Amino acid sequence: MGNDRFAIDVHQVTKRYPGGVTAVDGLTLRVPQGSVFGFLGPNGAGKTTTMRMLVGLVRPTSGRIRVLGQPPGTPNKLRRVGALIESPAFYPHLSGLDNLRLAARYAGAPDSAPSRVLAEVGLAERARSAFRTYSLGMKQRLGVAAALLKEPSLLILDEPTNGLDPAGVSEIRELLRSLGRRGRTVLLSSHVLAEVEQVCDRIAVLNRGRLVADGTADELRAALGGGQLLIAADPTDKALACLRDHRGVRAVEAVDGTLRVSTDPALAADLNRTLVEAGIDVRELRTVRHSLEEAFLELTSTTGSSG
Ligand SMILES: Nc1ncnc2c1ncn2[C@@H]1O[C@H](COP(=O)(O)OP(=O)(O)OP(=O)(O)O)[C@@H](O)[C@H]1O
Repeated sequence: MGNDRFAIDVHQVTKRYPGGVTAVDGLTLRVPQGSVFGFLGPNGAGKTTTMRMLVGLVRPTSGRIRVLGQPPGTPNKLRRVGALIESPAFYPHLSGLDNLRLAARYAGAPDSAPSRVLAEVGLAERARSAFRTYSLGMKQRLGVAAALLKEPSLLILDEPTNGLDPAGVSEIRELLRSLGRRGRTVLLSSHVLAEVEQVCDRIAVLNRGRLVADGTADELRAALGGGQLLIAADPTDKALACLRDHRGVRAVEAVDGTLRVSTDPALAADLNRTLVEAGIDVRELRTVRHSLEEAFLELTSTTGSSG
């Protein structure tokens, strides 16, 4: 069932840690070859766990994973996967170049690799400075450089902009764009929508271990960002059923006695008329337009006391 169009193919994967936390819950995800794919979700959503499963550091409790057509951790394929998952350990007193020389030896990469990747991440000029003198953004770029040593066709980066100031963030963003332009597949996680929106071809949104949305930024915007109508009507049940049947309504749910209707806000008058004609009393009708950011926050705001 392996499909070569997908660099990553995750099917119905669940990861339950000993102790009972379900970090990933029935996740199905396909990352097309050559795409820059954003893996978006708040802290604790299960992004790191998923990435660790992709490189074989953690075993799924159930489900099936293929990375470059093989189960995770298959040695000859592992050579083609570069990952930056936990902050890599570099020696503070060694230069960036010397750190990468050590890493290259460890990874079995050629002697020419360190200079090549330093140029690729824009650190050539600081190659001989001690790691401890690097800015956070430069440290992070060195981490990406280390992941590039084996000339991977798939690059997996966990929150590469975490903790960076805006200048650092835009440096990494530029770097990711340029990596994507070279035909590699990049899977990038972040909890900041704006970041993935600007560099990624596709975005998957994860919340509490589950996939809650998946598509291009435009598709997500169309699916989520259009807007909502908030309607208070009596009787609520009847209004709910009536709205559900309306062709312009994508989804409707009752929250604390108010109906949240996902629809084009331009349909407000039409929906109002439909309800009134069905003998329903409309007490309030309000339009809420969502930015993609708001839609993302709403999608990922569901918290609960139990998993
Ligand atoms: N080794 C572990 N043992 C037990 N629970 C774990 C372990 N690693 C992660 N978890 C739990 O699994 C859930 C998902 O964590 P994970 O690190 O995968 O999320 P994340 O989306 O990467 O979040 P963050 O952005 O905070 O890293 C969390 O509730 C976390 O506490």
